[in-house]
Amino acid sequence: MAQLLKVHGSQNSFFILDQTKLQQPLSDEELVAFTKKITDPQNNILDGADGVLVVNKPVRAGAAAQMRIINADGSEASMCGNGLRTVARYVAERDSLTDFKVDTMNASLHVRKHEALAPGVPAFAVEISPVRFEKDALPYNNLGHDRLLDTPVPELLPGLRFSALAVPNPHLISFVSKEELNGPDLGELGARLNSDNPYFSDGVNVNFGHVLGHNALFVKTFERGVGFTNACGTGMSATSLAFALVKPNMVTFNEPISVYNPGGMVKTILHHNAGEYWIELIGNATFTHKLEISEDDLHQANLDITNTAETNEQQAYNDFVNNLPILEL
Ligand SMILES: N[C@@H](CCC[C@H](N)C(=O)O)C(=O)O
Repeated sequence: MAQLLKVHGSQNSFFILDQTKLQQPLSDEELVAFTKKITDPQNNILDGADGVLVVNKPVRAGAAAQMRIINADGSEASMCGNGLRTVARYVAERDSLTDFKVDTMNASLHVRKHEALAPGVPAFAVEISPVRFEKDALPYNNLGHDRLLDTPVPELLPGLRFSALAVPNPHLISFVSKEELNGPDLGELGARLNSDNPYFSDGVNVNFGHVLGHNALFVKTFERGVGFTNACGTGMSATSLAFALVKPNMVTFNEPISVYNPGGMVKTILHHNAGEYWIELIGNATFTHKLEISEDDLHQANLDITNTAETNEQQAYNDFVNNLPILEL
């Protein structure tokens, strides 16, 4: 029997599949078919998920594991911040580690166990890097600028200003009013830029940030390959850095920024060393269920789950969220 874990970071939810425990790892085609099926809420496996996090043996010297992230639509992303926290916890518990590196598509990233966010809410801190601003790093085209940093881009939406960052998955960011945050534009723009369009050939994660105060933000994200999500870790990290660059008087580097999101709250810390930016993302790594499935069924994307056990961690997470300040949004 193979084991799956249902997990979340700020209620951005995933299934973790540790391929090192399988007799035969899934092929890429099998991973895509399995991901599309298990994440689809219509298939009734714990309301689906935003993606599958695949744990493999490390591919670079010095790392403890490799993480791949397959989005719900079967596309593969180069990074996943909320997912990396949960994979960090999984590998930490599997291998008795507290501070180590995990390989992702473009980089080995430092992860470490962090003090709990609240009683019963385990937390991890993960490195988000490398950060790039050039249009080829996202990529985008036909927008008339080599970089977007608080730039009016009427081709995208008249009246808003945009920043674009790859961390290294691509993010488009706009700082908006409460009305704009709650209006239809985020969904419409996200859907437009993640279907055939002349600007973002690989799609893009779209984030609306709303400034709450000094080192405090609310971020809502329309995710590439997913749609609206409760939270996007790389999105909150990219939006935190854009916040500092666009509104420098509102942000202090090397100090925690509180980033609220529809699924809870994380902290980010911005760093700038030797000309490079990197971001630390700190937040919950919650395991809600353990599931069992046969290896044959995994390979055939047949969702015959033989056992599902709750971990009882979700109540502590709900208590943490219920104790957050009430935001008038
Ligand atoms: N939710 C993730 C990002 C997942 C990948 C994204 N959908 C993409 O395609 O880039 C996070 O927490 O960072």
